[in-house]
Amino acid sequence: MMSGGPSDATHRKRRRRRGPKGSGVDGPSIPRAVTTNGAGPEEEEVVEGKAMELDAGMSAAEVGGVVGSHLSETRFDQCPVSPLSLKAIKDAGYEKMTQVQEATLPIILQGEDVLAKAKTGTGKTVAFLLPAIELLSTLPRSPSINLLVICPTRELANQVAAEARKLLKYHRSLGVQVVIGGTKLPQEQRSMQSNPCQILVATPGRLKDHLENTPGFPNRIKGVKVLVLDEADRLLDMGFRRDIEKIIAFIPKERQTLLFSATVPEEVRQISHVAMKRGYKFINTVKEGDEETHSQVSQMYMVAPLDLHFSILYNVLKKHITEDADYKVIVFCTTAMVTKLVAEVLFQLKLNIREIHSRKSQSARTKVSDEFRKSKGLILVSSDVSARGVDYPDVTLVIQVGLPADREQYIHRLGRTGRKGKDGLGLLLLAPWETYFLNSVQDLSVSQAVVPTIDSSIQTGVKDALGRVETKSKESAYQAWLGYYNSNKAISRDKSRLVRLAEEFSQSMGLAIPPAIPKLILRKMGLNNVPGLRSV
Ligand SMILES: Nc1ncnc2c1ncn2[C@@H]1O[C@H](COP(=O)(O)OP(=O)(O)OP(=O)(O)O)[C@@H](O)[C@H]1O
Repeated sequence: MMSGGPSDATHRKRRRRRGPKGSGVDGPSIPRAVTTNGAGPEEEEVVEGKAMELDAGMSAAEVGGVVGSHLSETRFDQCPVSPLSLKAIKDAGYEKMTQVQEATLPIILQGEDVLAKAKTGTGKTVAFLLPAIELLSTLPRSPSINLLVICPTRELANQVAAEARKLLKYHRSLGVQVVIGGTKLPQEQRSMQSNPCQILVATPGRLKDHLENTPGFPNRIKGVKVLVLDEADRLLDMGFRRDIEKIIAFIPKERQTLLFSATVPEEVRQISHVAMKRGYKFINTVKEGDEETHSQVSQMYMVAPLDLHFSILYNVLKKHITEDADYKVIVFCTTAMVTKLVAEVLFQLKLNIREIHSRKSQSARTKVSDEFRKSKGLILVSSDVSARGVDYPDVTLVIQVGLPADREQYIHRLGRTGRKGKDGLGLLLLAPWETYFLNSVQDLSVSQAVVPTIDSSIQTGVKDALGRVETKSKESAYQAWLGYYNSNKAISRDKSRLVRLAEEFSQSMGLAIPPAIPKLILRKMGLNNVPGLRSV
């Protein structure tokens, strides 16, 4: 077991394990479950035992275990958990606790604020729900909300609520409700009034709506005893931070706060006081020197000019489908409209695809998400709405096309495969000018794969498919692509280069000239009067 005082975690030299970059795994095939870091399991440090909880605040508690195993040796029935919860846990098929559950349960039950970091797919949801439910079950019945869970996406909120319902199976006096954007506010208001639940799972925007527009809601939320920020780093980054601060202002200070994520960058530790008491515990179940990604997931990257990306994507998918009849793939794209375009191209290529992103109606998103959860033999083309938290079992391959927003997003997207200790594959497809991103993941075992030879039938197939996709979709994708890369500091610094790259993207869709963009949008992007861009 490793231990250390406050400075230990930061000062101890990290044992970086680099992949054999440029090893050039041959052909388009992505080898399955290969340990790409060159370190055999015998080189891993096997750390026995339970979590060691250290100092408050900036300290780290680290636990380890058998490599690749997300489960601990502790059974739920060995813990101080109520018989009602135990019965539900048994029905759910859980017997042993995962590492993060074992590490955090006693500390949360003691009433501490906890910031917890644990790899993707290792049961963080149960880790915060179970002790919170234990606490709630001791409270007198009231119409107050006692547990508030905030999630960055609607899919994740629905999933957290589903897990809560499993655990509440025998707690007849406790209920859960979800409030998310994209659904009818009055409907949510009515159901809250007719059946006030003690547990509320919400996305930030909709929660703010209720605080401002639902009579009695601010009072109900004053009953919050436990606040959970799921995917804490995402919720505390600049995109959500102001909403979260506003929401927290409505919640009593005397509460317990739990922040969970697979990634906790240093900045998040520094600003976690936004939500947590001084003296909170930081529980890190990713042991020192270990990677934040799973060793049983093979990570590859491929570098090729943009005009080959559709063909490479098609080629890799076809090969994967041939090799694995139970294939289940997620293709992540940079923006909603680029996602739509890629989905349309792959659909034209007769692949079995579904599409999910923020421009789809919530009912369509829920339908696709439910279908993908249950299915095999399916490819989900997705924007970052599926990047975090969503638990689709048995995903065989995750492909990321173009730059991920940052290192954290790369890790979370990859984490849709290799869940619960299973094998998985990841491929990052970059253009040559995007390879600077690899610096930010150099401590992860990401190996270079050789670009496959694209035969003429693939090329022709892709060209024909692109020809059948509506021009409107291409125009929207071009505009979205430009917006996405323009918001990337490293790329937007040189505007004429940005315009050139956008033109390459436009050509890769088979367009002879880049589409014109409404003046207002160009102005919003700060790109008006940039030579090479056409406006309408
Ligand atoms: N003790 C357990 N034993 C077996 N399965 C479990 C256990 N706890 C949770 N699970 C299951 O493990 C899966 C992954 O859990 P969960 O989605 O909470 O992971 P996560 O760590 O939050 O992942 P992410 O970082 O991607 O959000 C779920 O299907 C969940 O039902």
